Amino acid sequence: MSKFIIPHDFNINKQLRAERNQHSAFVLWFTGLSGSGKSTIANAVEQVLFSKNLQTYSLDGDALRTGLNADLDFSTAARDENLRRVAEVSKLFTDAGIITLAAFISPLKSQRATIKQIIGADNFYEIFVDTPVAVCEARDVKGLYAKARAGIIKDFTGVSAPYEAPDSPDLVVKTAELSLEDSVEKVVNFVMQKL
Ligand SMILES: Nc1ncnc2c1ncn2[C@@H]1O[C@H](COP(=O)(O)OS(=O)(=O)O)[C@@H](OP(=O)(O)O)[C@H]1O
Ligand SMILES: Nc1ncnc2c1ncn2[C@@H]1O[C@H](COP(=O)(O)OP(=O)(O)O)[C@@H](O)[C@H]1O
Repeated sequence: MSKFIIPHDFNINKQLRAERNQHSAFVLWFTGLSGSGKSTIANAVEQVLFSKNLQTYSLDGDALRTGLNADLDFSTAARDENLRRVAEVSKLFTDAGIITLAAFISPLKSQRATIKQIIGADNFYEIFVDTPVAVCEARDVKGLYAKARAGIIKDFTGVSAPYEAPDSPDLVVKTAELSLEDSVEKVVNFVMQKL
């Protein structure tokens, strides 16, 4: 970053937005394998929060990769950049007073440490959607595991690229053991304690 960039101090800040919204804002960061349930849970949790008149927005891997991050593939360097950008966007959303639900595989511990550092530890909750690869593969929602096994997709997380489970996530959701309703309830209960 150039040392000649000096940010302007804006008077309408996160605190004022929180007072107007009557709730704080933070990022719920869902990490887990493809097909683990990140998007499904985030979507359902957002619906519940929205119905409670909370300010929310969802950011999702597939959606951002067709727009802002359309130039990035699935190499480690490109995933690093994908996640760095999403973390910066998430930070802007929380500054805007919005509870932000981010659903990204975010496979490496180093990536998630960077995300937490960008967003700020006080505004970041890591939710591990802990679903075994065998279960994700049996679901194969988008047919991607079959393509990865066939070698059609390279560097596929859980098959031919690594996934490092979080050491101390703020919340764990085991979707192979919990129904969708119970998974959503677990996250919503967590969020309601943080408002
Ligand atoms: N090689 C490879 N590995 C993993 N995933 C792949 C790959 N190629 C395409 N896809 C599709 O891209 C979605 C994951 O994008 P993310 O931005 O969440 O990935 S990452 O956090 O940068 O690792 C992921 O979406 P989800 O299934 O919702 O996780 C896949 O649909
Ligand atoms: N407890 C659960 N929580 C979330 N999804 C579940 C659960 N049980 C089964 N599923 C199914 O698993 C799939 C998860 O897909 P998706 O949400 O697209 O995963 P991801 O966003 O992690 O790639 C969906 O078909 C969903 O219906």
